[in-house]
Amino acid sequence: MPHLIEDYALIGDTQTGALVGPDGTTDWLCLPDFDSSAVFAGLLGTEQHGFWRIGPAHAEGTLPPVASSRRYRPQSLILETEWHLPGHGTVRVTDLMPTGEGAPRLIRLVEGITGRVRMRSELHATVNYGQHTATPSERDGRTVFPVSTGVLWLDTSADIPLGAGGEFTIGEGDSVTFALTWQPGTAVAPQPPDARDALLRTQAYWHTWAAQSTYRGPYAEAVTRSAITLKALTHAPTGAPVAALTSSLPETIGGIRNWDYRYTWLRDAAMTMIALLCLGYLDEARAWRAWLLRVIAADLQNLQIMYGIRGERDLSETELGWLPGYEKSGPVRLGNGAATQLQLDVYGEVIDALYQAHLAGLEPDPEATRLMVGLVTQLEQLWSVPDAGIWEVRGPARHFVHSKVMVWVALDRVIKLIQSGDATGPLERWRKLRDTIWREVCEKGYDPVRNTFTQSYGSKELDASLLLIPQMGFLPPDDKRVIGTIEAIQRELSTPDGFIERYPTKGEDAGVDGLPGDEGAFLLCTFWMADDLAMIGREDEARQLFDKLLALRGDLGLLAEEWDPRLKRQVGNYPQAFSHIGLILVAVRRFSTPEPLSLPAQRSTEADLSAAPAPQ
Ligand SMILES: OC[C@H]1O[C@H](O[C@H]2O[C@H](CO)[C@@H](O)[C@H](O)[C@H]2O)[C@H](O)[C@@H](O)[C@@H]1O
Repeated sequence: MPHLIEDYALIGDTQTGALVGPDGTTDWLCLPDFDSSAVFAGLLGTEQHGFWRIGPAHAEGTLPPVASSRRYRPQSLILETEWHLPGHGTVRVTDLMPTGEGAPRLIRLVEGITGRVRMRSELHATVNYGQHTATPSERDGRTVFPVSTGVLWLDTSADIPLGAGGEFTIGEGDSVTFALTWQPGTAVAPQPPDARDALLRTQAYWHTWAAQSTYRGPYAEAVTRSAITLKALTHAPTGAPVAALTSSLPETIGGIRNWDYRYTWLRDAAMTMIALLCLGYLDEARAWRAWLLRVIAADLQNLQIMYGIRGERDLSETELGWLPGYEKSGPVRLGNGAATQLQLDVYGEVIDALYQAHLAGLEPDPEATRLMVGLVTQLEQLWSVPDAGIWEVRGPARHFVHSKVMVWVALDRVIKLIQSGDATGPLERWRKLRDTIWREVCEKGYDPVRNTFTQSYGSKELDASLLLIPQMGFLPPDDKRVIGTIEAIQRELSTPDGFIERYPTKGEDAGVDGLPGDEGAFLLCTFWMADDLAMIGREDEARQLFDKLLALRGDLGLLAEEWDPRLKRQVGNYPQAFSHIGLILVAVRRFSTPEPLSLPAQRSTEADLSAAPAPQ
């Protein structure tokens, strides 16, 4: 039976990842890549849809025992789950996925710490996200499961029969290993792994990676966990980050807001890179830039807002009717209909991330500069068109204020590059356009009566994306309109427990997003609020809010997309890059010692600001 979302641990190899529950059950694993079919899809249904449990044996009809303690080995993605069983003993299961081995592999190492404990391994692999059971068979003395996208090879040193599972006893000082390896077929049998060696290599990999972080400050442990999570969600073979590990974890339990996040949004990827750059990571930004140049530069006229990790363009949405959904929250969706939307903000996000990479010292690439100039050239025609906005609304297109602000960002960063001699382009024309957009936003996107920017031109609604106005340097934090907007959002979009919703939803009537039902507080938006509060001098409140956000994390420090203030639990896809990006950026910008290496670019000169209409 699936657990609370925040109770799942992530393990991964930067190609795919698994979710492991506190009873030692792996309920989610797509192989060989993040976006491949799930061989364990119990997360979105029941045991019949696939799982692999290793834990203390339990009587038929009872629930498997939940661990007494869990932790990641420090600075790693290696999970240790321990059960202390009075009268029997203590046993530990260490879970990991070695990186860079080509064939994805899940290794589970069982060790007796004290006493003698009866253990059980039970593996139910499935074909096509739990649609059919994969029947095990024997090959060269090993167990294989054909799962249509490939073959799983199960190796173990435990004294159990070949097949899907069995029981064994583990005494103090004993250890047995299990390894599940994916291969494209049975033609070449994988080498049975040396689990101890894999453990040491995997630990060295994560230690070396985590040690490169430049963050110094009071939140080092949380920042490291978030950074490792972002790295784990970045597909090493292609350089493409996915938005989250899962598909269809619901934004409301029982609701229909269930989406597939195993793709590369230009927006989420760009923000991931900015967060990693702030911690000093350049290699990931370089690989992402290469992905971007392969995937979007070749066909700029037909830019999509998201792609598959290998640059796939067709992400048509379908529903998996045989999966009931997490806690019966259907439908379970594959693909994502948002792929064909116009979302103007992605231009700003991509250009800003490339610009931040440039400031952080990533070696110049003339193709990347051409890409930025090409994107801005497109915006000259597109910027005044209504769009679907950052939240990918499925209702009518609008002139979203955040979208226009991000168009301004796109122009602003390229103008700065031209000014510094790092790019060439029609400087005066683009300066004029940047100022035109700036004035239009301040006139049409601002409500002088309420002293707040609004969700879209002429609308009375608010939107948490407006919190980015000072962060992007569109207006300074001490501007009266900025302070008014932050206060209005805090007043009108806060949940009773003080977290921030992204915009008002309308219950069973479709609101701006065109969808029925409500959703939880959006964690990224709440991090933005903490950032803004600090920017306007309310540092104590900012820290309190940041601490409250950290307290929402499960015992392993991971965050989903949203928080349900009524049920007091995390909801939405998990772990979600957005939320971990928010955590890192606030920690680096507001709570790091000494000064962070790179902050978002502010407006270039006082002269720029003097062009702004005076606040009302
Ligand atoms: O809730 C509506 C939309 O939700 C998804 O979009 C959200 O996730 C994206 C990936 O993290 C993010 O870029 C976007 O800003 C979020 O609103 C979903 O993919 C959409 O199809 C859906 O309309």
